[in-house]
Amino acid sequence: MKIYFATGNQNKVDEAEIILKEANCEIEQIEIPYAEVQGRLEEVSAFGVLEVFEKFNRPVIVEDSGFFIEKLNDFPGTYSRFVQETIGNEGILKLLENETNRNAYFKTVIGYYDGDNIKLFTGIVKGTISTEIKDGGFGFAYDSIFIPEGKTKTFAEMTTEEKSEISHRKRAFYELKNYLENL
Ligand SMILES: O=c1nc[nH]c2c1ncn2[C@H]1C[C@H](O)[C@@H](COP(=O)(O)OP(=O)(O)OP(=O)(O)O)O1
Ligand SMILES: [Mg+2]
Repeated sequence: MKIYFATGNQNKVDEAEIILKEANCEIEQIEIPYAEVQGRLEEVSAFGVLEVFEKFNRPVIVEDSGFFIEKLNDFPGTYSRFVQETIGNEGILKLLENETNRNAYFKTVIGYYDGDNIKLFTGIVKGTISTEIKDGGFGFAYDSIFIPEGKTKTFAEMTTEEKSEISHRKRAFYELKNYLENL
């Protein structure tokens, strides 16, 4: 089975390929841009996949993800990319300096559309924010400050395979795979 994935983020494609490898799903990245509406991840993915399908006319997925910090009322959420590009991980650690509540989670929402109905597949992984940047050379963006629950390493200290065993993206893509297998 081939899945066309409209994204500008190669890291997402790399992880999706690992996640779906044993399900003999082939991922093909397509670079069709779409507007990311101001709203929840679900809305970004639902509107985005519609826009991409209009241009591509074949079953396609988009994926919107975000990083949510409990102490900051779920900031940065859908603005995660802008916040990563502006204040970055240093800025996040500064906002949480001497803070004991370090709970956070990643959320991924995949939007799938084949011309019939839009389907959304969600994955969440909870964890905490480290007190310092811990980068083992893996991962991307917020990975070097996020420690998934039950682990001691940040996502950036785990190989992509290790991260893809438990990540938000893994959980969302598995839901997608199960749906596509029963189409
Ligand atoms: O596993 C992850 N580990 C760490 N950080 C992550 C992850 N997944 C998304 N992120 C960050 C990247 C971006 O700063 C924002 C999501 O923005 P998001 O719009 O979903 O991704 P993007 O703009 O990079 O690619 P796309 O072309 O698919 O929209 O949160
Ligand atoms: Mg984006």
